[in-house]
Amino acid sequence: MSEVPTAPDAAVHPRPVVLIGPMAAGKSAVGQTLRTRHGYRLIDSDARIVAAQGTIPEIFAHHDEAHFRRLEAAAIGEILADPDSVGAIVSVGGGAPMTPAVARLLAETTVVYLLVDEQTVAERIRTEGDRPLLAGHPLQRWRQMYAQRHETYERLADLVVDARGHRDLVTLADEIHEHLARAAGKEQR
Ligand SMILES: Nc1ncnc2c1ncn2[C@@H]1O[C@H](COP(=O)(O)OP(=O)(O)O)[C@@H](O)[C@H]1O
Ligand SMILES: O=C(O)C1=C[C@@H](OP(=O)(O)O)[C@@H](O)[C@H](O)C1
Ligand SMILES: [Mg+2]
Repeated sequence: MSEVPTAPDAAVHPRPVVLIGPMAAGKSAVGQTLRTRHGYRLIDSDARIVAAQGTIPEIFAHHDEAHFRRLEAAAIGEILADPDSVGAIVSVGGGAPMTPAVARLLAETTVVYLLVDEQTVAERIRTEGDRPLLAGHPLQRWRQMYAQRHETYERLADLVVDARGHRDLVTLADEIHEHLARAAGKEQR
């Protein structure tokens, strides 16, 4: 049986912890590492949308971006309102914080920003993969979106984790876990 253990090591953080940052920063991958290594419950808003609506390329092929943003905002709203999300790690898509309703929700919870630069993501986004907004010229599109978004990421962040230069997933997950454990300890005092 390959059940995920009930996380003796997970910091019981009093609120959901949302991972934000640009496409290919590692939000989903770091979230998985926090789950497997430290036992956090992980909720990925894109995975939830895909389970209900089909793949992200399919959604963008049949609808416009505004439609995707409504689905995304609804999914994140549901996740953050669920009492079971307390202490969970929530990874969201790179564009989610740009929706004002989502930004308002993020201002009320704990937000971890994975900071990367284009050198770090270049190889990861050599092709658009399942990210339709990178179609055509992935690195150029990524750069444009980063320029439009990074101030919002910075404004919402409670913790900025430097994920530049290929720092490994375990190191990043451990850094986040240690921060959350410390913050949870302070809340209990
Ligand atoms: N620090 C890292 N070290 C090695 N590979 C990484 C790292 N961060 C992300 N990746 C890889 O890069 C790709 C994009 O990461 P992903 O977690 O999907 O990014 P995001 O969810 O932020 O868009 C995945 O294949 C992932 O495994
Ligand atoms: O930045 C964006 O606008 C998007 C990021 C993607 O998620 P990741 O950041 O996990 O790649 C996904 O939500 C969609 O393709 C749009
Ligand atoms: Mg992701």
